[in-house]
Amino acid sequence: MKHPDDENELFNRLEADMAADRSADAGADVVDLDKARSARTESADPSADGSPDASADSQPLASGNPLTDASVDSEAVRVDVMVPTQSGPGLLDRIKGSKRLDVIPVWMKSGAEFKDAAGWIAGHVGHTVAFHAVRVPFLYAPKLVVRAPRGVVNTLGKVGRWAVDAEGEPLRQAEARRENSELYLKLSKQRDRRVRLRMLLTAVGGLGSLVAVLYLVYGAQPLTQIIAAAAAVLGFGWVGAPADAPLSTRAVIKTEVQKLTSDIVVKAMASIGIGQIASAVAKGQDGIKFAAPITREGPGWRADIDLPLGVTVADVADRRARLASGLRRPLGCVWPDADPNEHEGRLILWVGDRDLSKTGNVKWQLVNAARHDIFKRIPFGIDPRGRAQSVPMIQHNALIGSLPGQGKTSSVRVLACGAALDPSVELWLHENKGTGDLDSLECVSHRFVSGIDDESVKYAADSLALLREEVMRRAAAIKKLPRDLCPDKRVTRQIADKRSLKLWPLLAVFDECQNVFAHPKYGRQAGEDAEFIIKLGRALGVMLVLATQRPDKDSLPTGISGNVSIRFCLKVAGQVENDMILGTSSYKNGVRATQFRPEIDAGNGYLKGATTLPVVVRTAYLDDPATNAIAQRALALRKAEGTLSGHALGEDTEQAKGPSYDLLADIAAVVPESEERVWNERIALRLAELRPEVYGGWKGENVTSALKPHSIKTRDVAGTSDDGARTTRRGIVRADLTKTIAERDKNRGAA
Ligand SMILES: Nc1ncnc2c1ncn2[C@@H]1O[C@H](COP(=O)(O)OP(=O)(O)OP(=O)(O)O)[C@@H](O)[C@H]1O
Repeated sequence: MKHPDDENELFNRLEADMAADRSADAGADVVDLDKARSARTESADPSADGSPDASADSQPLASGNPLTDASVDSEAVRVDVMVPTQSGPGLLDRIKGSKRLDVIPVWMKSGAEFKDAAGWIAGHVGHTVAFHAVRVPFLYAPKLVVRAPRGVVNTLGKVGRWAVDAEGEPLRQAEARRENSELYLKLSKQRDRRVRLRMLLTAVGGLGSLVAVLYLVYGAQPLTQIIAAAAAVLGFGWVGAPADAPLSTRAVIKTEVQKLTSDIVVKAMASIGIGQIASAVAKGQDGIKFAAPITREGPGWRADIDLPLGVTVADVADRRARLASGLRRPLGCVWPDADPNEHEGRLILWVGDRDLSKTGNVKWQLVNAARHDIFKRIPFGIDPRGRAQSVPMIQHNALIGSLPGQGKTSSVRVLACGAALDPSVELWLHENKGTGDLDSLECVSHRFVSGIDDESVKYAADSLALLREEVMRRAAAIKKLPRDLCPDKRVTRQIADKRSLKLWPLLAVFDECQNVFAHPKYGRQAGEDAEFIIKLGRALGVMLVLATQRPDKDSLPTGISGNVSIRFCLKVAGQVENDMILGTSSYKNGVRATQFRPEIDAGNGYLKGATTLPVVVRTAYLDDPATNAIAQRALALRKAEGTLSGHALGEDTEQAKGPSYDLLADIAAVVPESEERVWNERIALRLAELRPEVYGGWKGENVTSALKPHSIKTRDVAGTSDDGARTTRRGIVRADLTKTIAERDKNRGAA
């Protein structure tokens, strides 16, 4: 195993420091031309990296350098000062910058992990006990009975040999053969003494045993007889067992996994087709450096590796299948990962004992929880290293995508159940596949639909229109809140709990949302509404969860895919779908959900936005009975707190009034053509007059943010205030408004 040698490094540094001092005294070194040329030739080695040093060859020579005159043959030579003038951070800085490892292992600090480990051990012991208990009457007892007579014979034989000192016989025979009469006589005398004593003891013991047996047979209580017989069968059966046939079989067979060693890793890394590593290994070097010893982490091995200069973790992630082959492990065991606290070339290679897809169903942490707080993260699943992964939901929108049957609905269920366990959350569930995957949660939903027909799609589109109105209502409501109650102008737990404000969290799920957004009649408006909600609803407690099996431009408007903050991508077919769900350039950066295997990897996907770096997660799995149980608990919570509403109460929830108001048209109506430029605060006042139920309480800022999704820019507009003063305030140009309306109408016409 290779480790960085700190002491050597320190020594080298000191030497470099001293050399630098010397060179400073003596002035700049004169560089030997031959050496410089040979260094240049060496750097032409194709295996050499393209580091800045190498490219320095082509740099112009520094004037005033003694080399300038010597290099008349115009060959470029190195101009670097040959000794470092600065030796990098000192010892103290390096100590300060070093990473401290945990004093107490994480599993001991985390209650959940500790409970998990303890539960696993208890399960293991329980299984072993049950396994053997079942076999005692049917297998172990009969075996002991059969082996007991042989055990009696073995025992008598051993006693007999002991009594006649059989173990000394070979020695005596050897001395007799060597005709060493003196030693032979000594040994014979010793044997006679021993045999006399042992015979006596054997006779006494035999007699005692006979008396005991006679007593047990004729005089003892039946219980004593049974115990004695059982003990005798157990004892003699045990002694009578052949050496190659143990009494019991193993309850658990350990899957022996080869230990991950540095040699295995070096060989595997050399085989994945990265030139720098392969050529270094061919020269007898390692190519990679180990930043820490290879250790056990969770159910696998972890190697912290520094890749060669210029090689990134994405380069390795691209070649994951080759790496798995090089390590001789299944693909689902090999997980190259970046270290967010280190440089781009630091690779954390985690090699699991078991394929992630063979982990079985991951238990959801909240499966038995009494309730949950939506302002905390919702447990989502585990990563390949077995660490729990969760998703923040409040102030976020989530987009989930994959090929059919890869686990979208299952992951949607986990998020919906997490929200359902908070009784303050209003749930709007739309499942536009029509298979009833979310039916269990209907009893707690404010709005609910399951279906693929036009009516169901319209219902979902109506929901988006209603949500858009709700976002606008909330924006005005939150604006009116006093600053001390709402300093950040966003919904907090405290605000959500004030029911009179009607600002409780609202989670709307649209499963198979492609059926809504790609609908010829309702799709376009639904897309615009969703985009509006995603952009403005976050801070106002309105969250969308969208799941699609068709992540393309028509079924998933770019305004949506570009603005969601949490992304979960299970198996997809290609780069385009990958980047639609995970964001532009994800594929290029090595975040590739194309690597998952169809069906085998159902439930495994890349989660982005919930952690610093994208992470592979196997989602927790909730089957129907588990989802039902959670829904019933959520229902009881809502009943107790009086938060059940809408569909769950059997009430006909309002249908969207359709475009009963149209913001752009309303603004056009209140800003006359003669008014080329107008302040937003004036628009707000006029809108409030026009439709107080929608725009009541609006200020200039509400107009600004409501116009943002329509790409109408707010700018400084000069004007005269009500008291006659000339001043500049935020406003719009009417021409921008009319242009946007014209474009929109044209697009609608085209649809
Ligand atoms: N987290 C998981 N753990 C284990 N198995 C899972 C997991 N998620 C999904 N599966 C398996 O994949 C199957 C399909 O899951 P699901 O219905 O969620 O897929 P989907 O992507 O929503 O499919 P469709 O696009 O057809 O609606 C499930 O029945 C289950 O067997």
